[in-house]
Order: sequence, then C-alpha cells, then structure tokens
Amino acid sequence: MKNLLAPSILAADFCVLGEQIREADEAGADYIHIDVMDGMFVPSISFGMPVVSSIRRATGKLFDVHMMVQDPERYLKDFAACGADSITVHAECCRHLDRTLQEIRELGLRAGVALNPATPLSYLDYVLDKTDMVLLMTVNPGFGGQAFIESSLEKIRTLRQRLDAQGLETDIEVDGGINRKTLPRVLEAGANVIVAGSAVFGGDICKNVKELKEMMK
Ligand SMILES: O=C(CO)[C@H](O)[C@H](O)COP(=O)(O)O
Ligand SMILES: [Fe+2]
Repeated sequence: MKNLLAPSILAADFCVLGEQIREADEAGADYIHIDVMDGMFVPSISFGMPVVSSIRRATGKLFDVHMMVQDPERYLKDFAACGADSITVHAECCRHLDRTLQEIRELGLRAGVALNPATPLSYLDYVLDKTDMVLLMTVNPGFGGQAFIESSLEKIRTLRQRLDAQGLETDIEVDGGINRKTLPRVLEAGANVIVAGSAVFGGDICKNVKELKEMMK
C-alpha cells in the first residue's frame, strides 16, 4: 500500500496559514489534514467552513477533513461544498454511522471512520464495506502536541491483520503524537496514512516534510 503524509494544519501558524500549506505541499505532503472541532465532542473549538474554503485556494492536494463534531451528518454537504475530498467522522459521534458513511460517498467523497483510543475495533464490524479509511486516534482527540498512546500499536496491527484477512486494502490513518520516533513503529504495525502536526509545522516545514517522507519510503 502507498504510504502518505498528511500534515495537520492545527499546528500551523494561522496568521500565515496559506503560505505554510503551500510550503508543505511543495515539499511533498500528500494530503492536508484539517481538524474540525466543535467544543462539544472535544473541549476545543478550531475552525470551520470559511477557513476550509479559503485554504482551498492554497493547494490542490487532497483535503482530509477530520470531523471531531457531534452529529457530523449536519455538516457533510457544507464541507463538500467548501472543498473537502475526504470526510472522516468519529464512530462515537454518529447515531447512524452506516447512513452517514453512505451520505459521504453519495457526495462523491472518500468516507472515513475515526475511533478514539479507548473505542474497540468492533465498531467497524458492519461498516467496512462503506469505509475508505479508518483513522485510529493515537492520542485522545482535542489538542495537538500530545504524547503517543502505546496501546495504539497493537490496535493498528490487529486492524491491519483483519483487513488483510478480508482482502481489503482500506487505508489505516494514525493521528496524534507521530514524530521521528513513533513513525517507524506505526508503519511497521500497518498504518499507511500518517498525520503529523507538530512534527511538520513545529520548525522548518520543508525539511520536516522531506525527512518524514524519506522515512516512509
Ligand atoms: O486530530 C488531532 C487532534 O485531535 C490532530 O490531527 C493531532 O493532534 C495532530 O497533532 P500532533 O501531530 O501534534 O499530535
Ligand atoms: Fe486530526
């Protein structure tokens, strides 16, 4: 499977957001990871549709929208209209996960399901055929810059084994605490879409993207 790097703009300098996204794009980022937080499912509030529309002008790279939002089905059409290419919803937030995933695909987007660190993989049992990507949170969602949760490794490994056993090439995305130390470990466990916030935007963006991409070859 192809390994892909998805810099999380939550860690960017919002004063120069477009420029930093362009820098990450030109250095070789594959996706742009966009964390939408509602202050309900997670304590923090980040940004919404107007910001996504604006930054759409900065890059043609795939917009990977991670919705940390209660009842996210309320906003699917809006984010599709703003330029999202992929929408990932938390299983913990959806009363009708199967329907929500279908709606995302009907909008012509890639559909993702996110699981918190404490949420079991069994939440995926009956929706894998409607899921393009599983996002395994490797920190508790809500903030950037947190430490990687070790038990995630076994969860990634188990999920990859289950997908392989079913002949599925579903992407496994990991999000939270990914850096030069944890990256080789999550890749080895079977993750292939790598979100990195502080490890990309904390410091020299171009150098960080290039080094992380090199480690993913
Ligand atoms: O979804 C998220 C937080 O809920 C972010 O994508 C994640 O925290 C990335 O930040 P870092 O790489 O600094 O941990
Ligand atoms: Fe995220």
